[in-house]
Amino acid sequence: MLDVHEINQFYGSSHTLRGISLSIKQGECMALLGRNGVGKTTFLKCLMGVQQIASGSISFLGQDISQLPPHARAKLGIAYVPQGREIFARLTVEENILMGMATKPSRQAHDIKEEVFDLFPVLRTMLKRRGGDLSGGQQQQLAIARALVADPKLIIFDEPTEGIQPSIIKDIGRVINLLRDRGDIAILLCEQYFDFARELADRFVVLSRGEVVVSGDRSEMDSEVVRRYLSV
Ligand SMILES: Nc1ncnc2c1ncn2[C@@H]1O[C@H](COP(=O)(O)OP(=O)(O)OP(=O)(O)O)[C@@H](O)[C@H]1O
Repeated sequence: MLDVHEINQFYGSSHTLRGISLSIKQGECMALLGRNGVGKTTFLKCLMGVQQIASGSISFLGQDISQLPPHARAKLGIAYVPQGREIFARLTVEENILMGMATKPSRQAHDIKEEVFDLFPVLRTMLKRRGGDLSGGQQQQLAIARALVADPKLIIFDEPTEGIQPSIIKDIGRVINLLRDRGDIAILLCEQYFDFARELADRFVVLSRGEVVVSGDRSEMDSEVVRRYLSV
């Protein structure tokens, strides 16, 4: 579904991503692991088209999307749950969710599907509250709901557990598991919290200084080696 081939990215003269390749299939959850500053968010921004790549290619559903702007990639079915959630603080929960449907034809853009509230019942009770008044964990759930209403084929999570209390981390893990079990969606889970990622991922890639240093199936995941790359 997603094929990334040898991408390089620079911030000015700083070579941030170095020849990264990976592929994700439908129905699969891939974990992208690495400590602070190794380039995970930059990589995700390149997938979304928010950052340009200097070389290499990104294909989605067989189409080269390397030069497409972010809104065109969203329309093709890539959804992004950003680090720090980026909720619209002054909009209501309902309005925030509707933002996720901006790429849909206008006649479909007013019905939030029930599945979202089945996954996150707390959002149903908070529809008229402002996004900025929600707790961090509730905002994270809202950010995931906003991504899901776009009916994505690939959903990208950027550190969804960061700063979230354990009970909500459990809820988020449950939802990611449910999505994976649905089988019609691909998931890229960017994380520093190894135990969370290990529970969910079918395959993993570890980045260090902008390069892939370890990758493989869950069964090949050598916890000690991966942890070494994650510890500071
Ligand atoms: N807009 C920018 N301009 C210049 N350098 C940047 C920019 N954004 C990130 N960087 C640098 O690029 C490197 C990779 O940052 P990135 O945010 O992708 O890392 P990360 O692995 O996602 O870390 P974190 O978990 O802290 O978000 C870091 O050295 C960072 O300082």
